[in-house]
Formats: sequence, structure tokens, C-alpha cells
Amino acid sequence: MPGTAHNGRDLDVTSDAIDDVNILKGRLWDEESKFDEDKDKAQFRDYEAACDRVKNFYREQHEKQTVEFNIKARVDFKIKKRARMGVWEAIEMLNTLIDESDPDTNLSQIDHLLQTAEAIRRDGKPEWMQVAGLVHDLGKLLLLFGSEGQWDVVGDTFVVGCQFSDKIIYPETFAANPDSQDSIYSTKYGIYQPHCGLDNVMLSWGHDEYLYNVFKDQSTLPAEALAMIRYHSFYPWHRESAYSHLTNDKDEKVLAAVRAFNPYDLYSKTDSPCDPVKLRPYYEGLIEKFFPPVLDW
Ligand SMILES: O[C@H]1[C@H](O)[C@@H](O)[C@H](O)[C@@H](O)[C@H]1O
Ligand SMILES: [Fe+2]
Ligand SMILES: [Fe+2]
Repeated sequence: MPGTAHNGRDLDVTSDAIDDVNILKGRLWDEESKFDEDKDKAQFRDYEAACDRVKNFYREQHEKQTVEFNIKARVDFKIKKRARMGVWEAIEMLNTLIDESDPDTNLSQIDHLLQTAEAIRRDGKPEWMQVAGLVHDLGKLLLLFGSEGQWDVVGDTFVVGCQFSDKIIYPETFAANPDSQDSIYSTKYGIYQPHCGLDNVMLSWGHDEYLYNVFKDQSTLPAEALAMIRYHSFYPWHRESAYSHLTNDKDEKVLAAVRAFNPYDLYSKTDSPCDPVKLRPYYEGLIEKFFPPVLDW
């Protein structure tokens, strides 16, 4: 159903929509990404060698992301008004932030967004995917909208409500999370049914889930782009293949999209910044195609 996936306003990542992933697959991600890599891939995401800032971040996040907190975060999202602005304005606003969880870049967030989008564009991928690259981390605006800290905004995501996977970085730090002692939340399935599908599990709250919820009703991004946004930090799943006891067939299709996006997000983190002034007209043209002039954030 190409129409559904590519116009869909109230589109969720449904299996019908994601069937388009298969149709487009050859063009989108059967081939290896061609963008230049200045750094060796092994140099990225080296959490053993990461500085204390990163280690302390994850210690705090893994202690505080409980089921109780996650329910509260979702209620807050629904009842609170945050801001009304356009997408480019949001990009500029994000620029003041430093992500304490990231061992791989010291550049500003606008550089990271432009580097990701430019890498996708250089590889000749479609406009909607370039836009996904451009906006994927805008959820970090939560830091300016009254988040509790960095721990409920950035960093890798994982499932809450069942046993914490040992495929999450620094797994030992979950010992301090009260859910790891809970009689239900600490079991393999916890509050979930076998193969219930990712749509039915609660991922730790942060910039991915927040932004997905903002865009799903306020953009014409296709289902694949929404999936890239929603799951891009879910490394235990898309990189480590954890949680196969919870996922279903539909998630396999979503996984293809998320894996296609990941190299652009991760390996485009080089030390040479992009020129926002030069690139702005091109990307404002793309933004107009997928978003209303003003959105509720
Ligand atoms: O530190 C990074 C950063 O916060 C990214 O935005 C997020 O997507 C990654 O998963 C995380 O490892
Ligand atoms: Fe991110
Ligand atoms: Fe990113």
C-alpha cells in the first residue's frame, strides 16, 4: 500500500506500511553504504574506554529508568504543553545542548544532524530518509522542556517491565534499579506476552520515543522514517539482536529500516563540521515537504 506509507498522517508503523520497506529494499539498503569513513568502525561506541562523564551518565540512567517513571513520563508527555515552532527553529534551539552519553562526538547537535543527513544524501537515498537524518535527534529538546536530567533524554534505550538484557551497555549498573528486584519486572517476560511485538513493549523513555510521538501525527514521514526515529537508540535490539523473545514478524521488517539508518547516524560523526548557512536552503525545502510550518512539540 504505497499510499499509506508515503502520505500517512495518522500512520503508525503498521505491517502494511512496512511492507513497502520490502518493495523499496533493494534501492534503499541492500547495498553497503558508500560514505567515506575517516575513522575505523571499531573506534566508535567504545564504552570500555569511555570517559567518566559517559559512565556516570549510564549509571544514573540505569538506576532511574523504572516502570513507574516510564508511565509517568508518558502521562506528562500527553498532558503538558511544551512549545510551538517550526522544524528549523527546533534544530537551531537544539544547538546549545551537549549530549553527556555520547563518547563519539564533541561537535554540536546541529553538526551531528547535518552530518547524518548529508551522509544519507551523498549516498543518493530518498528525501524522506535525508529528512529522517536531519531530525532524528530533535527529541533531545526534552532537555529544554523540563526533563529530569540527561538520563531521561539521551543514551541507548532498552525494554522496561521485564528482565534487563545483558546486551545493554554496562549491564551491571541495573543492580541499582529497583525493578531488578521486583517479582514481576525481573522475570524474562515480565509484564509482556511472548512475541507481543515492539509496539506492545515499553522502551525506556527518551528522545526517540518522544520525537516519534510528536511526528506521528504532525508529519507526512513514511512509516520507515518513523521507525528509524523511534528505534535508532535501541542498540540492544538493532545491533545486539536481544529481545527476540518479545519481537514478532513485523519487527523484522522494521529492523531492516533501522539497521539501514544506523551507519549514517553513527559513522558520520567526524570532526569536520558542516556549514549550516550553506545547507539551510536545501534542507528548509525538504522540511516544507514533510512538516507543517509550525508544530506542537
Ligand atoms: O549517546 C548516544 C546519543 O545519545 C544518541 O543520540 C543515541 O541515539 C545513541 O543511542 C546514544 O548512544
Ligand atoms: Fe539519538
Ligand atoms: Fe544521532
